[in-house]
Amino acid sequence: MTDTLPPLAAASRTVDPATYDCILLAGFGGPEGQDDVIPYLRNVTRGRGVPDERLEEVAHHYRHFGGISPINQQNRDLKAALEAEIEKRGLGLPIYWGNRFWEPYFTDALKELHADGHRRVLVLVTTAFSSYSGCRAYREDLATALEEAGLTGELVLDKVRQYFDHPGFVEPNVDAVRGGLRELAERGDGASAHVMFATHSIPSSAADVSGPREALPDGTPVPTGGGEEWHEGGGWYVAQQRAVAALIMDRVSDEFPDVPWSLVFQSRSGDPRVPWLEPDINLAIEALPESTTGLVISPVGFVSDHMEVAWDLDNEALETCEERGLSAVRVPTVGVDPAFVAGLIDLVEERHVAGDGEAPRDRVALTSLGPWQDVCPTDCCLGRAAKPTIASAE
Ligand SMILES: CC1=C(CCC(=O)O)c2cc3nc(cc4[nH]c(cc5[nH]c(cc1n2)c(C)c5CCC(=O)O)c(CCC(=O)O)c4C)C(CCC(=O)O)=C3C
Ligand SMILES: [Fe+2]
Repeated sequence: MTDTLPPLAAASRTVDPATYDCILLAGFGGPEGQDDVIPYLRNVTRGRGVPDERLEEVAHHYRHFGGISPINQQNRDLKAALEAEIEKRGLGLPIYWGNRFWEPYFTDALKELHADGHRRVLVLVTTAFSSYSGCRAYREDLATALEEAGLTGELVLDKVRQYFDHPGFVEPNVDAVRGGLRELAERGDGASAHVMFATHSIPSSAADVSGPREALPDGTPVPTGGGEEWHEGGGWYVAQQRAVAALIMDRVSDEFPDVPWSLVFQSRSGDPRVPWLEPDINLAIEALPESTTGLVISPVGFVSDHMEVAWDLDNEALETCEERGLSAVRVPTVGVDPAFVAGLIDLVEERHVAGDGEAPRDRVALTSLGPWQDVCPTDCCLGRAAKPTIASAE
């Protein structure tokens, strides 16, 4: 016996369940009117040197919809659905909502829940996969908000694990892809269908350092690129999405066997000379074989049909399909699907010890990569100078 845990075990450790007194739903945030658009985009790109022409281009996407991103209303709806599920289970945990980049900001939410007398907070983040943007950035921004609210040391902030392969996330995506393939068949365009799983492109360097630097508990090595069958580079970020996509295709194969699929990327920004994950969805659509009769697009990288879906997929990608005369269906994200809502509360119940002394729920996962770590190692998704975070191993 050694007195220190090997890094492998520390990285993958399941923390002891504990009692929490409220939940914080942590969202991205979006503008809710024309006057919000530029201040919002400045918030999102703060300190990143995103060129003005890119801001203008993105502003135009929002302007087209009256300056309103659907994301805040989607998170209000998700919060209401989670409240109903908590009520149904008699869990008695109130839910607060805060965003990284728009009102209500994390700082507002932390002040509010503290003023209401809460001290132990379990955070639910609106992203399923591991990356700087999808996990660590939320943890850093919550640590900063804690400081800004003057509540450091007053509040415990723990976070539910990334849930890409939890049944609550996978099942609605299976139903959606199945629905899309059925729709193509009904149109008579299903003879030679293809499924594209779309996710946010990120810089390749960020993808390479996504997730922990150590192998998984079962020995699965860190995916660094180079040859293994189950990934093609891109770190855990790509590996998780490929694993989920393969699982979804396996699940629909009873009705739709041998449908080819690919993982594609959208919404890249930044300096064009810096490599980001490829292929871009539009180029991938153009490169589909002539024989393809129909395309299903599943925005598996997102949890709601927000602006990146409404613009980059429904506007741009579907237009690319139209240009080449390809029949296409963009299927929904998990949104407020009852299975997703229930799944998020299952994740809470993995961590939360209720007053009735009932044992915490088992940790479940549908791919060999999961169940993902409850607590991130200190260098998880770290590709730049370290900032304080919540929910990481000390
Ligand atoms: C991985 C990932 C997710 C998924 C995980 C998650 O959901 O968190 C995500 C979600 C979202 N991204 C969103 C919006 C934006 N993302 C931007 C910029 C960027 N995203 C990045 C990555 C991700 N982004 C990256 C590497 C950048 C480059 C610059 C930077 O490192 O900052 C920019 C700036 C302009 C531009 O460069 O395009 C905007 C406006 C919205 C809101 C949509 C709405 O309003 O409905 C959502 C949900
Ligand atoms: Fe983004």
